[in-house]
Amino acid sequence: MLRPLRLLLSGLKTQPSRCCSSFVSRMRYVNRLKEDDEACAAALKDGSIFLFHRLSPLLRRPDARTFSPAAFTCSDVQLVLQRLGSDGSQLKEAVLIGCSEQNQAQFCLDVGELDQAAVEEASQGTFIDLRKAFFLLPAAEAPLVSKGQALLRWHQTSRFCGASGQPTQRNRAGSQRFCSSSSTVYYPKMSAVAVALVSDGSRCLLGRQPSFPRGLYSALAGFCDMGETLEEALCREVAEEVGLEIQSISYSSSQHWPFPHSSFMLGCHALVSPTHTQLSVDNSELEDARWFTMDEITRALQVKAPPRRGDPPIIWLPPKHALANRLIREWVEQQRQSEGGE
Ligand SMILES: NC(=O)C1=CN([C@@H]2O[C@H](COP(=O)(O)OP(=O)(O)OC[C@H]3O[C@@H](n4cnc5c(N)ncnc54)[C@H](O)[C@@H]3O)[C@@H](O)[C@H]2O)C=CC1
Repeated sequence: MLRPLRLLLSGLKTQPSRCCSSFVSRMRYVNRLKEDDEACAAALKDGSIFLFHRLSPLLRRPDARTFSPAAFTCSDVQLVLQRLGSDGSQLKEAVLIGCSEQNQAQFCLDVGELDQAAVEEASQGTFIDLRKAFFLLPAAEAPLVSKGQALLRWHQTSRFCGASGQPTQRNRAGSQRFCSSSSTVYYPKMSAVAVALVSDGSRCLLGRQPSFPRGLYSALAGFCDMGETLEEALCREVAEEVGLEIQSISYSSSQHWPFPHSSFMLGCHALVSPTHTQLSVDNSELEDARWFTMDEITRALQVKAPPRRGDPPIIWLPPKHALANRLIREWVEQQRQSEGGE
């Protein structure tokens, strides 16, 4: 059964009583910028811009251990572009990604047509592939670059109308594209993915695909089919992949996942009967799936980095930024609480 919405909202970090008005005004401001091209163009002049080069975000290292996405003012970016021989007109290609707590509109811009090393030198940062950058960034900043990259990618791959074949035009914020020939409005798309940490009450089930790095096990996941509910997708995926029937589902949380393209991950805990735990793994989907005890999971959570070549084989789990990691930690917490309550 899904948890009631009241409980979901109480899990959010914002505290409505204290910062409701500034949160509401920021959300309404961003919404207005999506609707109003002139207001958006004005906001860009005072906003902050995160640079990408062929979809890789520019990061800086404030100190030896920290990475951060570099935020530039509009005039900073103009200077960099001019220094590299560009007339600055590509600033119009910036896409709106949000608004900071300081009420500053935030944009992303891909400068992929400029020389990468020259931009890096002029901006004192490094473009890092998102697959690496996402995990180098603090948890609060990773979603910013993943959202930016997803939007930039969508624009780069949605230049033509599927109905008329004619070029589409974007609004200033980049929140939609329009085909004047077929009058079709296109919005950025995400694929819904259901991810479940399956438990039989005392153990949890993890699987691995052949493409995973050696020793990595994760929660079971699958794309939702058209017309399916989250619950139907979870029951189908678990039946298909490991041959089990889910008895109950409780919602945990969600996440935007940029790999390989934009997915909207919906994370749940799923329970199967402790008397029906025999696995029948579909090897066309999974290389392996197995039940893990609390001790095994606790040990795997302590592994801080993937094993290097030549290291003895060990089980390790998805990194902290992944929803699967959160589900595993929640399960450990639930187990501890129920052990403590016995
Ligand atoms: N953030 C997290 O904690 C986790 C994220 N994931 C992500 O969830 C996604 C789905 O996981 P898996 O099913 O294990 O991955 P998968 O990438 O192996 O996909 C399985 C199959 O789904 C089909 N497919 C691919 N893209 C699709 C789309 N956009 N819509 C519908 N069907 C599609 C293909 O036939 C593919 O072979 C992957 O992108 C994976 O990276 C998976 C587990 C945990």
